[in-house]
Amino acid sequence: MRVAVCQLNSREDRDQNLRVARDLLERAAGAGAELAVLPEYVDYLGPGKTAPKPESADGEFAQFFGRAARELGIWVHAGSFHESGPDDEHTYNTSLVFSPQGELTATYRKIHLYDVEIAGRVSYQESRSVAPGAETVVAEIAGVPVGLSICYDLRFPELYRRLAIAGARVLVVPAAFMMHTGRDHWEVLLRARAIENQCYVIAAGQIGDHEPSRTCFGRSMVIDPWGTVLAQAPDDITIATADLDMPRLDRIRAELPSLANRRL
Ligand SMILES: NC(=O)CCC(=O)C(=O)O
Repeated sequence: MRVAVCQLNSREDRDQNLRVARDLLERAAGAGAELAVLPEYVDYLGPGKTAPKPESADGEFAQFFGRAARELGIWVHAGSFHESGPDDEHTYNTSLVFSPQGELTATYRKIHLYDVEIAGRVSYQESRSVAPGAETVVAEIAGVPVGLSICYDLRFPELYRRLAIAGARVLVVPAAFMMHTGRDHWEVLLRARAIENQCYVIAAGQIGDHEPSRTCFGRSMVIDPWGTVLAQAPDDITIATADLDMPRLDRIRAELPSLANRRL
């Protein structure tokens, strides 16, 4: 199964963000990818005060990516978008997955919200405007069980262990990881999740400056269950592809059965 990570620099112009996403999906399909994964907040990454009105999970955003999946004949994981939330003050940060027929086959709402204060570096309170999701999701993509997560979720290994126990063989991480934390933590955390859960990891990130206080790390990557980085995007708006080898995953799980040997 060939997969592509699509690395974007979403900003305030929603239509332009979607145009670039569509262009990258076309490149992914042209490169033979069966599944293309976009980053967190494909629709908008700009100041809160100019954010577009959130929409429902069957609104324009969903229709746009359902149509792209159908026209290109590939599975599309549409990163995440601002979904209407439980009240007027809060949205959900939501991922949608579309089949090559354009059907919405899975929905996941980010569980762990990015509330951090790193003096002089990062000040972010996601829970002020976003409500947390409550459900873990393993989606069937091209016959493969795929565990869904979003960005800051990456720091919570218990989520991924739960996904692996539920049968996930691939873990997907659309992200807008900060430059300040990304340069030290992004690859280490992704490789750890791959190794400890003996899963492929597909991680698509936002890259570059989005607003005065936010620069994203990029370095979208695909990692195998041994922890080897199979593909990494350069610091640009682009794609990277890799082939997932499921018999190799079975061999790793059989030879080093740490998932089967767990006692807790
Ligand atoms: N959008 C996010 O969840 C950011 C997470 C991040 O940068 C981190 O260090 O964790």
